[in-house]
Amino acid sequence: MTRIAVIGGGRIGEALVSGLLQGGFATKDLVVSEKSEARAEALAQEYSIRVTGAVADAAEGADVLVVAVKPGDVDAVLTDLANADLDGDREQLLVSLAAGIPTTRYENKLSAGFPVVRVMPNTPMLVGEGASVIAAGRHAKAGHLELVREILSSVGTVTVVPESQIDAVTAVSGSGPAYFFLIAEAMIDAGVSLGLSRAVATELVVQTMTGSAAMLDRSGENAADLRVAVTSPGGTTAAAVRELERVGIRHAFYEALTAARNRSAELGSTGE
Ligand SMILES: NC(=O)C1=CN([C@@H]2O[C@H](COP(=O)(O)OP(=O)(O)OC[C@H]3O[C@@H](n4cnc5c(N)ncnc54)[C@H](OP(=O)(O)O)[C@@H]3O)[C@@H](O)[C@H]2O)C=CC1
Ligand SMILES: O=C(O)[C@@H]1CCC=N1
Repeated sequence: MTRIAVIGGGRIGEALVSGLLQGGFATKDLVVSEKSEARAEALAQEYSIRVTGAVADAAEGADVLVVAVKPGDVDAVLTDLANADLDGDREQLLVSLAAGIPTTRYENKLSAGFPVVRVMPNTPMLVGEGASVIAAGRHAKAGHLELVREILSSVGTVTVVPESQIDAVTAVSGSGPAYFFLIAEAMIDAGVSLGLSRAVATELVVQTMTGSAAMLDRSGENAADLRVAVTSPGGTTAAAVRELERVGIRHAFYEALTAARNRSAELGSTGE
């Protein structure tokens, strides 16, 4: 069985751990390295896995090292890994979840030829509905990509792209859940302002989002056609869409995703 060390047990590290365990991954094959003591204790208790404060301790004996710390903390993790007395006979693979950080940053610090795969996950993997996108670094072979695909497919879909597209992917699916949560929040508040209870507004918004996503996924129709089918001539939807277009909803998304893509590229060059 593949042994995985997750370095950084924050929001995305925990989402991965939780998703993997729900997908049938064995607790004995997972170890987390987490800096914050309180967080480490909480993770160990919640998931019955080994959690250590030391990166080298987690990395020892692992087949896959998953880096799930903030971009600004990646260099410190790399220094710990480079100084660790890792088992040279065992081939290890580094998988980076950090936004913006290119595979070359890792390759330049690790031993020659160390395979690196860059991943942009998203938090719905917590419930097995993640969208993970993977890109191979210079030394990652087809078998390495396949291993990462196999691991991540237990927590959602997996798509392979060239690394040059990962910043754009980050803007779409990495940050994407936040856009949907923001829309949900706004719709719930609007429903409440129209007199619905918060409980009813929430239930309706959640089911409307779930149902719409299922239709988009399964109906074979594109988003524009599905929207047109809801929009009766002179009706309620047309009145609402006119308002959304008036305030520039499409433009807002173009600008928002461009800002996210640019920020990802910036994180890659400055780390902060
Ligand atoms: N959240 C998301 O939706 C997504 C995040 N990502 C990427 O995942 C990475 C993590 O993000 P997120 O989970 O949100 O961040 P968090 O801050 O929630 O988690 C990072 C965790 O790593 C810990 N940490 C920092 N340095 C070390 C170290 N040297 N050894 C062990 N643990 C360490 C932090 O502790 P402390 O707080 O004490 O520093 C923190 O608990 C980022 O690079 C981000 O770009 C990618 C896709 C989606
Ligand atoms: O906001 C961020 O920087 C991270 C990367 C994608 C989602 N969260």
